[in-house]
Amino acid sequence: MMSRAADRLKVVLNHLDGSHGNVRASFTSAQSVSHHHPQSFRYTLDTDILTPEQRLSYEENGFILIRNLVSAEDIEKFRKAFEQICKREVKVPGLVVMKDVSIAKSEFVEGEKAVTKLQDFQEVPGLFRYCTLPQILKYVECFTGPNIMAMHTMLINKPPDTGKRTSRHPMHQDLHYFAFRPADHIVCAWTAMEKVHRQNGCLVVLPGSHKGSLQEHDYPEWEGGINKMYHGVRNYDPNHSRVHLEMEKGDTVFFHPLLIHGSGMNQTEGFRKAISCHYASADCYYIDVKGTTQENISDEVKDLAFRKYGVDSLSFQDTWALRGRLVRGERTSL
Ligand SMILES: CCCCCCCCCCCCCCCCC(=O)SCCNC(=O)CCNC(=O)[C@H](O)C(C)(C)COP(=O)(O)OP(=O)(O)OC[C@H]1O[C@@H](n2cnc3c(N)ncnc32)[C@H](O)[C@@H]1OP(=O)(O)O
Ligand SMILES: Nc1ncnc2c1ncn2[C@@H]1O[C@H](COP(=O)(O)OP(=O)(O)OP(=O)(O)O)[C@@H](O)[C@H]1O
Ligand SMILES: O=C(O)CCC(=O)C(=O)O
Ligand SMILES: [Fe+2]
Ligand SMILES: [Mg+2]
Repeated sequence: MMSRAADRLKVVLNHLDGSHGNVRASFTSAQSVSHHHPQSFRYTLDTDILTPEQRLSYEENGFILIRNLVSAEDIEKFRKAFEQICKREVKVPGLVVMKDVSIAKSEFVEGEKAVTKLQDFQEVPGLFRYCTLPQILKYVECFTGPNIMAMHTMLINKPPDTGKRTSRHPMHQDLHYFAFRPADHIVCAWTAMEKVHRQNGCLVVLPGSHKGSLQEHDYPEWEGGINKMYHGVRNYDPNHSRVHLEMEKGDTVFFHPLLIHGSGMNQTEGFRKAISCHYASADCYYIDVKGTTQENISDEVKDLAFRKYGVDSLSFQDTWALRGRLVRGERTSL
């Protein structure tokens, strides 16, 4: 059952914008998730969308890159919506606005240059439209099946590094942040909003790492500081072979939540932008992370929810159930 605190938060959110009617808790068991894909493929479903090569590539590497999937016109609209939010022309319930730690701690910067990341833009129509684009969902369905929830949304505006190297994102597995399973029915779509390359801090991935298990994550011991909640895999070996995903505007990478990835520092003068959404099958189920390696992030998220909404004892699962939005099919479980 969802806690009373969560019910209170639901009331608060309803009051704020009147659109949070379909929050529900569900803790269904693993059996409710169907596994009707052929035995030989573990990570992809049998659809006519992926070519056999793409399918094998995702199975082997844990990601596929689709070129030119989102139009320049759409990206321009997302950019405008982002600017409006940074200028505070619109107030958004639930939105998390993050600044780079070394920028927040030094100069007084305003507007777009102060914002490193927006999270939870599910109530911003001009941004959330990204998560509903049919050409994105077409691919997402190959991993999640027909009932699709948008669980986590981000617009990343990686700032020029201040010299403290805090613009880096440590190597991590996104599953560390998630209170739902199974992992194989979760996928991230990440779209470059401009050319991204090694110089401005493109994504860096460890191909095949999605075949491993969820690792222990913690703050890396970086001299110049580390952003709040930027946990990295513990004992990361910086000599491990990696792939830099250089992408053009509109190119989109779909990747598994166990794929180890991060991004390097931005050594240019520009703010490197990308927009992303984590999707899960609505048939997934919530898990209790107590006593697991995820307890550290769970505590941080609950603490943030408390400071943001003043609601105590909201569970980690509740924070996900409240933010998730159905984008296709039926909201069966999550
Ligand atoms: C319904 C529930 C909602 C819950 C929301 C949950 C959000 C995210 C979780 C899930 C992520 C899943 C997906 C995987 C993706 C991987 C990630 O990206 S992890 C997430 C990245 N991190 C965050 O988004 C952190 C969330 N942001 C914050 O908590 C706040 O922005 C803040 C860091 C607390 C700062 O906010 P605010 O208090 O408004 O800022 P200031 O007033 O400017 O500064 C106050 C204080 O905090 C220091 N500070 C500012 N920015 C940072 C920073 N980036 N890192 C560390 N510290 C920071 C600042 O210097 C001030 O400190 P001082 O000592 O008081 O001077
Ligand atoms: N100790 C560490 N723990 C976790 N992740 C790390 C660690 N050191 C580096 N990384 C991550 O590894 C990835 C690559 O880092 P790096 O800063 O070297 O960027 P790069 O793209 O390789 O740039 P360069 O061209 O300078 O080598 C980034 O995601 C970075 O945050
Ligand atoms: O640097 C980026 O754009 C992506 C960072 C990332 O992997 C994340 O936020 O989970
Ligand atoms: Fe990530
Ligand atoms: Mg390097």
